[in-house]
Amino acid sequence: MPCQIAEIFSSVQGEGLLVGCRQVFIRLQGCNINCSFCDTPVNETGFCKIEQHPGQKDFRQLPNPLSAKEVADAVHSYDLSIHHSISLTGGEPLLWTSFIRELIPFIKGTRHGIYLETNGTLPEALSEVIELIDIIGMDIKLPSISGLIPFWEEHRLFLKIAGKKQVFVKVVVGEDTTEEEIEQAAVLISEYGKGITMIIQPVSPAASGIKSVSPARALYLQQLALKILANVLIIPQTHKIMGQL
Ligand SMILES: C[S@@+](CC[C@H](N)C(=O)[O-])C[C@H]1O[C@@H](n2cnc3c(N)ncnc32)[C@H](O)[C@@H]1O
Ligand SMILES: Nc1nc2[nH]cc(C(=O)O)c2c(=O)[nH]1
Ligand code: SF4
Ligand SMILES: [Mg+2]
Repeated sequence: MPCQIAEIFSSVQGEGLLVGCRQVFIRLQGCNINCSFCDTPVNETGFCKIEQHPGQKDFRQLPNPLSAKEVADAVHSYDLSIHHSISLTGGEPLLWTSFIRELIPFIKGTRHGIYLETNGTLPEALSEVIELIDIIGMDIKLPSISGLIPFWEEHRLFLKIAGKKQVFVKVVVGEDTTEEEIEQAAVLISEYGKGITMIIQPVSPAASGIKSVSPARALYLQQLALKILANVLIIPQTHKIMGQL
């Protein structure tokens, strides 16, 4: 099954527990939800952008959709031996489980395998690919900042499956994130293990009307979560500071 791919590039992971690790990013197109803070516009060109030289933004283009073989060839155009892992991101990569099942066996030679970047709302889809994934960074989406309904039950089921692999949880926060929300997220995580790391990710200004979180508020939210979990880190998106993809 071919897949709509927005872009493929080699960069440094700018978020979460793998921050600083070199990765090849495969950005699958489309999402099942619509977070108000989302920084990833849909690629409407009909072409997948593939960066030819890391950091140079010298894209070549391939017409969408791409076959698993075409994506694997693009990924292997980078020296995978220096890459920590392959990041499957989006959009929501779990909308494309048949494609992922086809693609992963083609990809050889990273140090730590396949990293899945996901909104954590599609547990059944996760169960279709879990055996092919090595590390999972899942979001818990908080209504005050996503502008959406909560997904507590979906996140709970998702974490139960994700827990079979290495997993950490990212929670994007803004100035209006409530005490109750951060505590509910921390309790949900603690049900699967007090040692699972929660990353508090301050929202980066993307859409208009998004207020960034003040240092005092971020520290207070971390303090609340640390009463429930052993590992709670505040890590802002670092790739944006460097102007990297
Ligand atoms: C673009 S999403 C793609 C993967 C998946 N759909 C998800 O939401 O996890 C990748 C990560 O970027 C985060 N993100 C998106 N927009 C952001 C913003 N304006 N500030 C901080 N993080 C943001 C998401 O919360 C998610 O952790
Ligand atoms: N450098 C870099 N790090 C990232 N971490 C998560 C990203 C994403 O959009 O999924 C992302 C991204 O787009 N670029
Ligand atoms: S789930 Fe991820 S890709 Fe989808 S809208 Fe939210 S942040 Fe953007
Ligand atoms: Mg991004």
